[in-house]
Amino acid sequence: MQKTDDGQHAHKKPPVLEVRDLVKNFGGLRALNRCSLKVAEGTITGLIGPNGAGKTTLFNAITGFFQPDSGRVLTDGQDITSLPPHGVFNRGICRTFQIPREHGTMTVLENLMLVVPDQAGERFWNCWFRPELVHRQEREIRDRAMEVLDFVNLTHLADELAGRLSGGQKKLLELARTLMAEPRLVLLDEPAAGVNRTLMKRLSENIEYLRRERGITFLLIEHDMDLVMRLCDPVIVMSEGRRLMEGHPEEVRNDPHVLEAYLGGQYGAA
Ligand SMILES: Nc1ncnc2c1ncn2[C@@H]1O[C@H](COP(=O)(O)OP(=O)(O)OP(=O)(O)O)[C@@H](O)[C@H]1O
Repeated sequence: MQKTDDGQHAHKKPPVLEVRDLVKNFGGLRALNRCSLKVAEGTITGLIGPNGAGKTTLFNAITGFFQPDSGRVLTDGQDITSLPPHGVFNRGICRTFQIPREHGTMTVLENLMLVVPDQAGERFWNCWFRPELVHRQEREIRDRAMEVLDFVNLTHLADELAGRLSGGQKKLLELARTLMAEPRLVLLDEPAAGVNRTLMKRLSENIEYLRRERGITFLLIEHDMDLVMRLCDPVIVMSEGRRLMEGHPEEVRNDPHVLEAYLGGQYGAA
């Protein structure tokens, strides 16, 4: 228990995300091996580790894409382990994928407008009986989508088919899609992969801005160590399905166990 300014005891706020003893097996392979970690509100937490350490599997277990074999996932102290992906999304936890999942035959703007849950237009009786409500909501969603596009500098591509964007632009679109949902926690899977330096700079500035100005918390998997060292604090290192260590970027960089984990996995950390 923490003491408040007036000397009263107050309960410590639970972390925005907590993973307790998660286990996930794929046949004989244990991808998550009693993995436990916490993500504090308002941080940009980095998640690094050699290939196959279980990072993406952890994201899948947190966001309801895989059910873990055991263990728990909590947000603000509440159990969300058995929620399906849309249930986790409705709790304000959004994610992007290593390989962007845009709808290639729809425009950039339409991709964003799709994200908002519970659109009145989706219920067919609203279209028949309350068309003015549907139109108003659609206008509001469109305005919001244009604002988000402006934020990620994709306004000039609003009417372009999403499938025609460059790799870096698709990553920005992924971030934009999460922002449409007004998330509390965003999980980013390798945001820098395949992104050129200029777009990468913009992406990391956007992430920093969203944390500072909107209080959004980020957990991001990344192999680009320059980016992790610049953007993330703390950094959590995963190895063989569990948390190996956690610390400030400098601590992690200089920890011999981390180097060993990477060399053991035959991949360099940089
Ligand atoms: N759907 C699946 N079916 C079978 N095995 C899987 C599946 N998903 C992941 N694995 C295995 O689980 C282990 C952890 O994989 P995961 O993708 O989570 O690692 P990672 O740390 O994200 O790696 P990378 O940095 O290469 O993306 C790997 O051995 C992988 O082959």
